Amino acid sequence: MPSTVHSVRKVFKIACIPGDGIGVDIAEAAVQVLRKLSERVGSFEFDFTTFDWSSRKYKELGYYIHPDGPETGMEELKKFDSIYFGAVGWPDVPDHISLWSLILPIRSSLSQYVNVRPTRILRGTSSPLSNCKPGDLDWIIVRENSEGEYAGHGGITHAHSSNTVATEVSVFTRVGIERIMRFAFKTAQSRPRKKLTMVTKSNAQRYGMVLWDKIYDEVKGDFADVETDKMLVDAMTVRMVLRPESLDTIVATNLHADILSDLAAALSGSIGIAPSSNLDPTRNNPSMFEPIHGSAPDIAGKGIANPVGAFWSAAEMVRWLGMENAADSLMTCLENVTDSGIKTKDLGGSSSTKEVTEALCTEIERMMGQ
Ligand SMILES: NC(=O)c1ccc[n+]([C@@H]2O[C@H](COP(=O)([O-])OP(=O)(O)OC[C@H]3O[C@@H](n4cnc5c(N)ncnc54)[C@H](O)[C@@H]3O)[C@@H](O)[C@H]2O)c1
Ligand SMILES: O=C(O)C[C@@H](O)C(=O)O
Ligand SMILES: [K+]
Ligand SMILES: [Mn+2]
Repeated sequence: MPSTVHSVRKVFKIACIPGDGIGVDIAEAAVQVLRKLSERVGSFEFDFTTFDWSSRKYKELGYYIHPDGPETGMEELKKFDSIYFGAVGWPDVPDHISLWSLILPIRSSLSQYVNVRPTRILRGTSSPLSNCKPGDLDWIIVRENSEGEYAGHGGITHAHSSNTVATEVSVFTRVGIERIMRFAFKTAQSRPRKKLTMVTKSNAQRYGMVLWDKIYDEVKGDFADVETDKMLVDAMTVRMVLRPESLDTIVATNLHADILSDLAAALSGSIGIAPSSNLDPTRNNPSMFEPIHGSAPDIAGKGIANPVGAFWSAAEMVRWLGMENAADSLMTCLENVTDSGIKTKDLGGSSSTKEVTEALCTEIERMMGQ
């Protein structure tokens, strides 16, 4: 009798946190695409658990992440292979409350100390820079994701007097700087151009940023094959606009990279295309994948949010989980869709979120037919 071979499909447990506004639309779209991808590839599947941690729930319950019970929400997240995140923030909750109650605690509690933010001009899209050709803008911004300006140190006193004092203290540590520098150098080394630009502001900020520069200089010695240069952050914005082709991998602090990555996305066509990976490179904790944009209250509920950054983030999650080929195929299908002109308004098209999502699912079926 011939023996029956049962192929074992690897199951990945994914926590999905859609959040607020267009985060909900694009997370739903990403789940649909990830399901289609796994169905066509056949060797893995995703087991999604959705967490309704949102500003609406906060207004109702007083918290974003479930704070008590036998297991807190944060402990629950640790059981997953990955986290897929939409966006957080809604006008009826102060932005610092929503950020510091949901996304920032996840990044820090799960040691996601790296935030990788690639951007490039996808096929069928164009840069607002008139003489920037597709190959001219292909960057990876490595954002420090655990300390710096986001350390959370500070306070306010005399709040109800005319002498109010507030501090917002940046914290830079040797450990924190060295690990992000090493990650950035390795990223640069893995790319064809082997080129790293380090962004700083050590002319005006004379302690934290000087330590940042010093550790960069030390780490550089271990990566002799990587070409390097150093930019003050203000001049960096000029270089990104006027000489995009001169850049490849970029490392910057939490706040600098937050700002530069929105600019990078806009220069490559739209804030709606750019992905981000919040990584714990030790793999002791799940990493988290989300587009760089926010909840976009101005277009929420209209069905026109660009889901491309969400799909690219999904591809990066698939890559992090070890399925490189599936991630590459997803990106090829995504660019086939943008190339065919099926794009949302922000990219100059007229398609809805749903139409782009359906087109990508159809393209996955066509390209990856079994
Ligand atoms: N990681 C996150 O969850 C995250 C990131 C950024 C902002 N936020 C929060 O989101 C809220 C809104 O912030 P904001 O307005 O500064 O930034 P935003 O990224 O939400 O929106 C900025 C502009 O870009 C447009 N835009 C953003 N994403 C788009 C998409 N996918 N398709 C088409 N257009 C898109 C918006 O319509 C808006 O005009 C705030 O509460 C903020 O704190 C959260
Ligand atoms: O400041 C942040 O990190 C929140 C948001 O702007 C982001 O880029 O994720
Ligand atoms: K987001
Ligand atoms: Mn941002």
